Amino acid sequence: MSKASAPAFPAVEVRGLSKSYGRANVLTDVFLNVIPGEVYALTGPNGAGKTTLIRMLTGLAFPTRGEVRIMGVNVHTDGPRARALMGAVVEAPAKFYPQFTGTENLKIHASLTGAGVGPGRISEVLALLELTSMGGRRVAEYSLGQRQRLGVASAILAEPKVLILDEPTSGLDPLGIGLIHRIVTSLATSGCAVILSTHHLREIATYAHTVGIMTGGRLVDTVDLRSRTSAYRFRVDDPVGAAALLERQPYVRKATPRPPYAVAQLGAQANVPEALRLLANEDVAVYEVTPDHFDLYEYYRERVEYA
Ligand SMILES: Nc1ncnc2c1ncn2[C@@H]1O[C@H](COP(=O)(O)OP(=O)(O)OP(=O)(O)O)[C@@H](O)[C@H]1O
Repeated sequence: MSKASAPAFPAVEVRGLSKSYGRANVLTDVFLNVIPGEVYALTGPNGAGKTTLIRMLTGLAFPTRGEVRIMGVNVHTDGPRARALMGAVVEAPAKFYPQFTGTENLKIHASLTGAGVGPGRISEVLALLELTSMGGRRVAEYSLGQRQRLGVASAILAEPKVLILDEPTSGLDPLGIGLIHRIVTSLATSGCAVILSTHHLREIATYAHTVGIMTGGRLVDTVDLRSRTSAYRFRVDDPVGAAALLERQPYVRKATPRPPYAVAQLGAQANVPEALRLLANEDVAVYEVTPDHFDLYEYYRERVEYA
């Protein structure tokens, strides 16, 4: 997020969430916010607590301490109202009645949730998930990936304000993964807050806005990917001096020397010529300027290894 962006009302608010099973603490003091239109990815090694956290977010499990609010509604004290605002797939693939067709299952889901689902909506979500030709077939005949996609169809059926997905792309082929990316991105663009768990870091880096890294039941880091994408490295004769100069500019969020480069997080690509003019005016020789691609996988590896 930029320095100038206005604070938005959080769609998902997690405050001091902890969970113990007997003497084992599986979640410890987790705080996080997800705003409307944001895609928040939770990641971390096996057993880090992602599914436990997601189960708490959806009200499927109760915390030992702390609270979760969806659009301001407490999930654990006002469950039905909170659940009416969210769509979720937890423990994918979602459970369906195998003897009924995909369309029938979605009708059952719509009637159970009590949310208003218009007559054309079921065909619409089946088409979105590329399941139109499967809609009339019994779910027992669906492949794992098709059931996975039907799960996402049921989660978005009632046009939720918050979408919660536990490993939505596991078991999907590359085209299925691309499809889920497009759907998540388009929902977020229309204002839905999305929180999902994943192990696919390079894939998530292309469309998540924020990544929360969990280890040992704690949220150990939150990475704002939007600020990372506007970093540029300038190969210069004086990286320390250039970084100090850049750091003082209003359009530079942060600048650090990384010899032979000065690396600067700029507000936008449009600021590159301005930065070049500044360095030229101050007699800094610039040999090249390139985007400084953030490697989420490398960052994660270091963060988890040294957590
Ligand atoms: N019902 C339970 N009783 C006791 N311990 C549990 C229970 N459910 C989960 N745990 C423990 O909580 C920890 C976190 O599990 P969780 O499934 O949330 O991890 P995860 O990050 O989703 O892992 P993965 O990446 O393997 O899906 C694990 O050590 C697990 O053994």
